[in-house]
Amino acid sequence: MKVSKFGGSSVASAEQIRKVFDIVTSDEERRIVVVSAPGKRFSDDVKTTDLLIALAEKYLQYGEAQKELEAVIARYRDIADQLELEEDIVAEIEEDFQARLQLSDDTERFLDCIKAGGEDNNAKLIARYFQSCGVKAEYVNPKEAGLLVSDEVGNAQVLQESYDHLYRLREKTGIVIFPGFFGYSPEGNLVTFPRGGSDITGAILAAALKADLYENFTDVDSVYAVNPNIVDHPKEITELTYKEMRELSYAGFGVFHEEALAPAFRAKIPVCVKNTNNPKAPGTMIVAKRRTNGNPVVGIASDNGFLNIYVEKYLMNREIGFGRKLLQILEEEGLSYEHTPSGIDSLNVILRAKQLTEEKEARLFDRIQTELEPDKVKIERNIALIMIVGEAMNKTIGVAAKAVSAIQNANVNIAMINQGSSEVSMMFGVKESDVENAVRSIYQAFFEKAYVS
Ligand SMILES: Nc1ncnc2c1ncn2[C@@H]1O[C@H](COP(=O)(O)OP(=O)(O)O)[C@@H](O)[C@H]1O
Ligand SMILES: N[C@@H](CC(=O)OP(=O)(O)O)C(=O)O
Repeated sequence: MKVSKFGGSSVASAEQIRKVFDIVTSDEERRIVVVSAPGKRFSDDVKTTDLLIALAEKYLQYGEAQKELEAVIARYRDIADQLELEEDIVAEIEEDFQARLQLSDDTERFLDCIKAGGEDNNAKLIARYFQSCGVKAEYVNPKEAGLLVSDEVGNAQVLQESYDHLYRLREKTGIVIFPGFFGYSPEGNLVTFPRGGSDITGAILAAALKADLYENFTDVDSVYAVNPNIVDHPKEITELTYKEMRELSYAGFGVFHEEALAPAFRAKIPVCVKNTNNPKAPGTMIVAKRRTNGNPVVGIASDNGFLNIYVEKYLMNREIGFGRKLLQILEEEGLSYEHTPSGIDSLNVILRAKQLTEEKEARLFDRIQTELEPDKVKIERNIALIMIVGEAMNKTIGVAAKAVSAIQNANVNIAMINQGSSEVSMMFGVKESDVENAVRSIYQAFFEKAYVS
C-alpha cells in the first residue's frame, strides 16, 4: 500500500486535480490520498491558506469579510465548475466556511479553524470528483479517523495513540481522500500543524498504516542539491537519507516539511518526492542508508530570518553556569534558540528573529546586561544561515576549507561557523543580503567543479 500526498500546487486547479486522479488510479497500491488546500496556479498567485488567513484576520477586526470570503469560494467554484461537478458542492463549501466564521469568539482557535477549512473542503471536493468519475472513493475526516494531536494552536504535534487509530483505515475498501494540515486534540479541538504541515499528515498516515511507500507529489522532478530559485537547473538528488533530508528541510528546503521526517523514519517507511506534472520522472528517494557517489556534500540549504545574540566576557570560560544563565533568560522570555556556537570568552545564540519583538529585544538586552554583567552584548538581525549537508562529510578532509574559500570567492564575510554535532552538517552565518551569492559559489565549488577531496 502507498500513501500519496499531493501538495497545494498539485491540487490548485481542475487541470491539476485531473492529473492527481490519473496518478492515483494508475496504481492500485495508491489507496490513501492526502491533499492540501488549493495552492498557487502561477508564481504570483495566492495560496488558499493565505486567502483564509486574510479572511480570518479581517473578520476578527471588522466582524465581516465578504470580499475575502468570496475570493476563497471563487477558488473552489472555479475548480468545481471545470470539473463539471454539481453546484451543490460549492454551496456546501460556502456553508462550511459560514459555519466556521461563527466560531470567532475564541480568537486563538479561530485562525486554526478557518485555515483547516482549506484542506477539509478541498478533500471533500476531490472525493466528489473521484466519485463522479465512477471510482469508489470517500472523504475521511481526521476526527473520525482518530488523528489526535497536542493542543498547541498552529503548531500541533501528533499524539502516539493516533497511530493505532489510523491503522484502521486499512479496512476501507475504496480510495480514502484525507485532508492534510490538521488534527484534533483529545478534548476535541481542531488544531493545525505548522505551515506546510500536510506533509506531516501524509507521513503520519504512512507510518500508521505501515505503508510500503510514502509518495510526496509536488511541482518539481526531484529534490535538488540547492534551491532552484537560487541556482538555475541545479543537480537532481536521486537518493538521500532521512537525516540529510531533515537537516536540509530544517535549513530551508521548502519542498518537504522537516517534521514529516520523524514519523517516516521511525516506522522505516521510504519516502519518494515526485512531480505531479511529470509522474514518470523517478523523483528523489529518502531512505535510511544510501550509496555514496564520491561527493561528500549532498545539498546546500539556506534560510533568512535569524538573529545573533553575541555576548562577550573576559574569562567567560572560568565562570561556571554562564551559558546556563543566558539560556535561562531566553527560556523565561519564552524564546527558543537554534544554535549556540561559542569561543573562549564569547557565546553566540542564534534565534529565529520573528520571535523577538522590539519590546522583547529591549528587555532581553537589559536582562543580559544586568544579570550577566558581560563586557559586550550585540544583537545582530538579518542573519541568514547556510547549511552544507552530507553524511559522508565527517569522513572527508577539506570540506570546511573548500566551503570557506567558496564563500570568500563570493566576497562574502562569514559572521559565524558551526559544525553540527551530528557531523552531518556544517553551518555558516552570513548577512541576508549576501546569502544568494555565497550559496551560488558553494554550489559551484561542490557540484560544478569535479570534486577533489
Ligand atoms: N532544494 C529544493 N529542491 C526542490 N524544490 C525546492 C528546493 N528548495 C526549495 N524548493 C521549492 O519547493 C517547491 C515545492 O514545495 P511546495 O511549494 O511546498 O510544494 P507543494 O505545493 O507541493 O506543497 C518547489 O517548487 C521549489 O521552488
Ligand atoms: N495549506 C497549508 C498546508 C500545506 O502543507 O500546504 P502545501 O502542501 O501547499 O505546502 C499551507 O499552505 O501551509
